[in-house]
Amino acid sequence: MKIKVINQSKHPLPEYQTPLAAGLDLRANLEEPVLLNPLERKLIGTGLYIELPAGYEAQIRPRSGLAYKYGLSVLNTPGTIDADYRGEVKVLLVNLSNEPFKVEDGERIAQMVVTKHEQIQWELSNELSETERGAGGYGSTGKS
Ligand SMILES: O=c1ccn([C@H]2C[C@H](O)[C@@H](COP(=O)(O)OP(=O)(O)OP(=O)(O)O)O2)c(=O)[nH]1
Ligand SMILES: [Mg+2]
Repeated sequence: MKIKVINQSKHPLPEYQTPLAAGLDLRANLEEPVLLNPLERKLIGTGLYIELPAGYEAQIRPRSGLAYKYGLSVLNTPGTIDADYRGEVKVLLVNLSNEPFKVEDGERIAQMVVTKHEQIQWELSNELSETERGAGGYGSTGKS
């Protein structure tokens, strides 16, 4: 897959940290550290520009360690990178803790999962097929 990098020498390309990992960790590309105060959100650049093949998307997801230890999440998770997007891949970080969090340059702040997807075409219809579930939802099947 094609990737264009700003400051290529600065950070390694996003990597799978283990052989069967689904997510490539994304690093913050910053000129100086960024402070996220409690409940503050900021778009953090990665310095990466990617060209996904047609029929693929990339999802930007939080790292569970940062979420657990620091209350740090990705506000729009899972963020969607469209295959025709040519801008910089950015991460919308949000600090859901009571403490400020400092994002350092090169820190692995989120992960990106690349997946195949379909594009559907609508077929207008007055009737939908019947199912056991029907319109049930929001806990309709109970707890246990
Ligand atoms: O976490 C994200 C989410 C999106 N994007 C980029 C890639 C994506 O293809 C584009 C548009 O994202 P989205 O469709 O989620 O945003 P929108 O608010 O619907 O904007 P647009 O009107 O540009 O589609 O922004 C990112 O870099 N990071
Ligand atoms: Mg959109």
